[in-house]
Amino acid sequence: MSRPFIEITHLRKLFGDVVAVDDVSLQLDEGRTAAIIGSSGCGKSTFLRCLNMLETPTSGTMRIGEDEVEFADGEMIRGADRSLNFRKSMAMVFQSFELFPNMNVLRNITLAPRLVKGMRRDEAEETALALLDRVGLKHKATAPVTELSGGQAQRVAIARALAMAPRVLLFDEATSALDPELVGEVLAVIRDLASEGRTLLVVTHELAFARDVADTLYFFDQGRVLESGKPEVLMENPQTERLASFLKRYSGQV
Ligand SMILES: Nc1ncnc2c1ncn2[C@@H]1O[C@H](COP(=O)(O)OP(=O)(O)OP(=O)(O)O)[C@@H](O)[C@H]1O
Repeated sequence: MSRPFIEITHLRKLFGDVVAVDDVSLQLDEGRTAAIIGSSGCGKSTFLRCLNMLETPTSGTMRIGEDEVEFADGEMIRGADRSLNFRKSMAMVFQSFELFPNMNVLRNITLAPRLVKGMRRDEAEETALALLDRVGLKHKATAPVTELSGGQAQRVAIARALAMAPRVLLFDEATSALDPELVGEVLAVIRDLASEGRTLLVVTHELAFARDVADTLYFFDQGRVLESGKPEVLMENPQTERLASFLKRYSGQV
């Protein structure tokens, strides 16, 4: 059997005495979606930030495709020559959008392709306009990002992530900062990406969405994966009291 596209093994991240991520292993095939759920502070964001190497893992291995990196004692001990490829495989969408406030929509999307990939301006703009069209915002290309609604800003952030042609998209609570009436438009875009066969890792509090869109669901608790498997199985038949009470607490939002 071929090995999975993404393989994370025994990942740990400590902040001093705080164990934020504790021996997490995760596998995901290309074109699939994994959703990560869990209470506030259970290590979901830190896990994604380790994957993206915004944080350096304390120990463990991470592989995407052929690019594998290994950490011990807070340092990379293997795969330094692969780490740039590894990092470039991923693009992240943040809870708070993180758009560049002093640029218009188009510039937000073309900046990285031009600077990092050396793409020509006309090519970068053509790609950006196509992506804006996909997220329903072509008409906002020249708008300052400060004039966008939260839902529009997040859709621009998704277009910006896609512009780097990543192999994997990471979503860190992409709808948590949005007014309830704007959540749906962003979830719809993520749903489309999943059904198009993109590889997605989605941290979310939207349980109904996670159930719908994810091939595999991971329930984090105190830095660990307490349960994982098919969303409908986990949600209908939680094996631990922790997941049962988490689902109960969040069921009002479903
Ligand atoms: N830079 C940091 N320095 C010290 N401790 C940190 C840092 N970042 C996260 N932590 C701690 O690591 C643990 C996990 O935090 P993390 O933000 O990953 O959780 P989370 O599940 O994403 O929470 P939320 O849903 O509230 O975003 C928490 O105890 C947090 O206080």
